[in-house]
Amino acid sequence: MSRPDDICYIAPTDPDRVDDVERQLLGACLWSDQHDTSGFDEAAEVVAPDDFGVHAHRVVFRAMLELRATNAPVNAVTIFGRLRATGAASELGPEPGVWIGDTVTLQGSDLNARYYANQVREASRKRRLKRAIAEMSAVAARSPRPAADVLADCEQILFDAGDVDGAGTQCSASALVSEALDHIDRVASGLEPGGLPTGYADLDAITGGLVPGEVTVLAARPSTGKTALALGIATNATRGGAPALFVSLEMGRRSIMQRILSMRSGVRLDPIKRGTLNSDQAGRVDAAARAFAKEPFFLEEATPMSAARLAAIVRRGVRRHGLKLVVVDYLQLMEPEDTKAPKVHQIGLLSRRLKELARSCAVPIVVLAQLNRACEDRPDGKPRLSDLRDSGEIEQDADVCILLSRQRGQQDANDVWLIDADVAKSRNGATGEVTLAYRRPVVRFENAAVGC
Ligand SMILES: Nc1ncnc2c1ncn2[C@@H]1O[C@H](COP(=O)(O)OP(=O)(O)OP(=O)(O)O)[C@@H](O)[C@H]1O
Repeated sequence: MSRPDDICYIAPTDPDRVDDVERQLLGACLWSDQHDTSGFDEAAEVVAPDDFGVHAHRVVFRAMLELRATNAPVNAVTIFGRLRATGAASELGPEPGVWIGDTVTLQGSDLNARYYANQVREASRKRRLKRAIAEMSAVAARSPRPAADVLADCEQILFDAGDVDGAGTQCSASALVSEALDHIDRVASGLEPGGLPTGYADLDAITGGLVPGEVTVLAARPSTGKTALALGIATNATRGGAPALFVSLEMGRRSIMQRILSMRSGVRLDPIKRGTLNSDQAGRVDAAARAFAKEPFFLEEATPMSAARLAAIVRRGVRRHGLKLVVVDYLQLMEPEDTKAPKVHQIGLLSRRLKELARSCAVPIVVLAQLNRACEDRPDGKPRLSDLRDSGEIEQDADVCILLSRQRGQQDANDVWLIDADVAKSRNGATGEVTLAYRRPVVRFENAAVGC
C-alpha cells in the first residue's frame, strides 16, 4: 500500500526516480485551458497523486484532482489559486508562482500527457515493488514464526504492492453501462456463465448461483449437515470442471476423502471407514475414485488458519489453478487476528476479511458458520439471521445467508432427512426457502425431488 511519506523511501540516486518526467507531466496538464482539460483527464486515468515521487508534484496533482472534481478548469491560474486557498502553496518552495510558471513553460502542449503519465506510473510501480521486496526481507529476517506464516505475510505484501492500481479503479458511467450490457448479452448467449451453479437446482433458482466476489454463509446448528452440503457444492463444481478449494478446519483429509467417495459412489460411509467393502462396493468406490482424481479439487487442512494465511493460499490458488470457488469449513474455527479482542469483534473482523478476499480475488466464497441455540427454543424450531453465533457482522458482510434446519418430525434414525434451506438474505437477489434431501448413510445432499 502506498503511504503519504513514500518520498522518504526514494533515494536521490534511485534509477526509478523520474523527477523531470513528473514535472513535464504536470506542465502538460497545466497546458489545458478552460475548454479543454483533455491532457489532465488523460493523465488522471493513468496516475494517482501517490504515483509521484516528488512531494511537491503530488501536492500539485492532488490540487488538480480537487479542482476537476468541482468541474473547475485546470490551468496555472486556477492551480495557483487553489494551492494558496488550501495553504499548500508553500510546499512548492519560496516562490510558488514562479515554480508553476516554469512548469508550464517546460511543456508546449498537452499532447504528451498520456505518454508522460505512463512513464510516471511505471516508475512508481517499480519503486513500490522494490519497497515490497525490502519489506519482505525485513519480515523474513526478524520473524521467529513458522515459514508458512512468513510466506503468507510476504504474499500479502507483494499482493498489496501489485494491487494498488492508482487511478485505474474508477470507471465512467458509459464504460459501466457498456460493460453491464455486454455481460447480459454474454450470459444470454451462453458465452459467460451467470453464478457458479451449486448443483442444487431449487437453490440455484433462488440465488442464481454463486457469484464471484460474493460471500455466501451456510449456517446451521451442529450436525445438521453443513459439511455434507458444502462438500456437495464443491464437488458439483469440480465435476463441471470449475476448480474449487475446500478449506477444512474441522475434518482431516482422510475423513473428507471418505465422505467424497461415499457421496460419489453411493456406497455407505461406514464400510468405507471400516475397510469392510464387498467386491461390488469396492468396484464402485474405485470407479468413483478414478473419476474424482481427474477433477480440479484442492483441499487445504492447515491449522491455525488466519485470514492473512487464507488470503495468501487463495491468491496462489487463483493464480496457479484459476480457482472458481472457495469453501471454508468453518468460520468460528479460523484464527482471530487479535486473540485478546472480544469474540464478537474477532468473528466480525474475520467475516470482513473474507468479504475483502472474495472481492479482491473475484471468487465466490462459501463459509460455513454455527448458529446459537436460540432456534431450539422456538415452537417452529426455525433459525433466524439473528441466531448467527458470535457476531451480527457475519450477516452484514455476507451477500447471501442460507440457514439450514431439519424439518420437524424427521426421526434421528431416518436414512433421509428433509432439510430446509432458507435463503434468508440475498443482497442482489430473491429470498425464499427450498427443501433438500440429506441422504445420511452416503453423506450426500440431493435435490428433494431426487431424494424422496
Ligand atoms: N456414517 C454415517 N451414517 C449416517 N449418518 C451419518 C454418518 N456420518 C455422518 N452422518 C450424519 O451427518 C450428520 C453430520 O453431518 P455434517 O458433519 O455434514 O454436519 P455439520 O452440520 O457440518 O456438523 P458439525 O457442525 O458438527 O460439523 C450427523 O448428524 C449424522 O446424522
